[in-house]
Amino acid sequence: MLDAFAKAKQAEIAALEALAAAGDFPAPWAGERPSFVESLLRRGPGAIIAEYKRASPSRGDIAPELRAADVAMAYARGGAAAVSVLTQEEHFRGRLEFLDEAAGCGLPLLRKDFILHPLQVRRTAATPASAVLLIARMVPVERLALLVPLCRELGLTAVTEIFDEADLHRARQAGARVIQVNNRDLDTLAVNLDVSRAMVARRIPGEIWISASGITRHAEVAEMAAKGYDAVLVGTSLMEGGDPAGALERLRSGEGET
Ligand SMILES: O=P(O)(O)OC[C@@H](O)[C@@H](O)c1c[nH]c2ccccc12
Repeated sequence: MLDAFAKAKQAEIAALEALAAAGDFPAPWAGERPSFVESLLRRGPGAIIAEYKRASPSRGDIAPELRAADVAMAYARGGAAAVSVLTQEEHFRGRLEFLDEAAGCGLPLLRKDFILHPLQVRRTAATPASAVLLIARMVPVERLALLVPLCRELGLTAVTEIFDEADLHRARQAGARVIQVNNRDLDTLAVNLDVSRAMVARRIPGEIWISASGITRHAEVAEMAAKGYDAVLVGTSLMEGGDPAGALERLRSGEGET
């Protein structure tokens, strides 16, 4: 799967290179970016990063008809700490423009895509996103060590995704401070919350830790908070019923869960 994701990015990177060569690269976004980390910390453990995800490789269509602006507003009203926006087109039916559409909600936005090249980080800086996902196992550590500081330089929070100890080691070598543990193995797409349960023992002070994928119930949010995660990231279970506001409320309170 990871190879397929990386391949799907080659045309995009080539197009960004052409823009840069022609001097037509989009300028950095001039508006204010709300702080991603501060927003998580303000909500305390149990903070929820709610994801706008219309489709996925493991599920196919989830909610292709829901609009980014509406969902982001529903998440903001429902008490999310931040909104994650899938921008990858081929496998997730995402679009970069969804970041612009979601920005009106006022929460910090996380761009979820497969970032391999510095120009993709620069392109992200031309959107209202506050943070951008980097996946430790998708890029060589030397490249990761270039992307993490570049994010910082451009005013973006790098959220570095790991799956195991080796990924964590590489993330730290690259200077990552915000660590997202993915419960879904991106090669097999299998989900297991034990990944988060085991990895959090490796957390060190000063880092921000997020548990992502496969979270569907209030008890799981509470468990991850108690185990030491600053936030959880939830997509499918908020989107799939077509009522993201109600789903977020149930996830936060536990009331009405079946
Ligand atoms: O829909 P879920 O199971 O709640 O998972 C959300 C999120 O963790 C997932 O979308 C994700 C985590 N890391 C990624 C990397 C790329 C694309 C997607 C992801």
